[in-house]
Amino acid sequence: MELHVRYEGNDDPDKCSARKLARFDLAELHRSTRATPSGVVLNPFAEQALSPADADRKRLVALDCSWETAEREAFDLDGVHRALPFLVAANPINYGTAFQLNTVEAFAGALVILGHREQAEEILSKFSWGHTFLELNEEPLRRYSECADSAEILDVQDDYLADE
Ligand SMILES: C[S@@+](CC[C@H](N)C(=O)[O-])C[C@H]1O[C@@H](n2cnc3c(N)ncnc32)[C@H](O)[C@@H]1O
Repeated sequence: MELHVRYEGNDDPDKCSARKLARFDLAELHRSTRATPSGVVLNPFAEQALSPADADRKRLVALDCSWETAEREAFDLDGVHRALPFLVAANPINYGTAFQLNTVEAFAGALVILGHREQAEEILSKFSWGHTFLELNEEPLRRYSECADSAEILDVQDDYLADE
């Protein structure tokens, strides 16, 4: 699966997970919306949840920016927009926070749901805490990857939201 990032560059560059992925040639950064190819846009405001029904797509696109500027209008990117279901961040900045993943976690969660677990492990391997993301989310990720469509994903997600 190709990984593309609309890179805003308004977050701390030393802590930016997208820049690190690009340094290892694991993702491509794009400095403008026009230059960003169309794909499955990982958008927390999207109406539809990502599900294995999206597995025929070839590209994932994330928007790497500060959470302070990640409002609905910032995601004006070409493609089909999908939100990730309940998953918990493992990165040191937002550890334990549900839904607010950093870029590598969002890609990794999407890759597992779409059946590309090895690629998810490869991108997370570049981060000391990376494997913790898969450990923390092991059960929901397995259950999401067994769903047929986004309606089933939302049913599974309800089990975790009830515990919040
Ligand atoms: C706001 S940026 C923050 C990136 C951070 N600066 C870093 O170093 O990785 C994280 C991006 O991951 C994707 N993302 C995170 N949580 C998501 C969710 N719950 N649903 C869909 N996409 C999500 C979105 O593309 C979002 O813009």
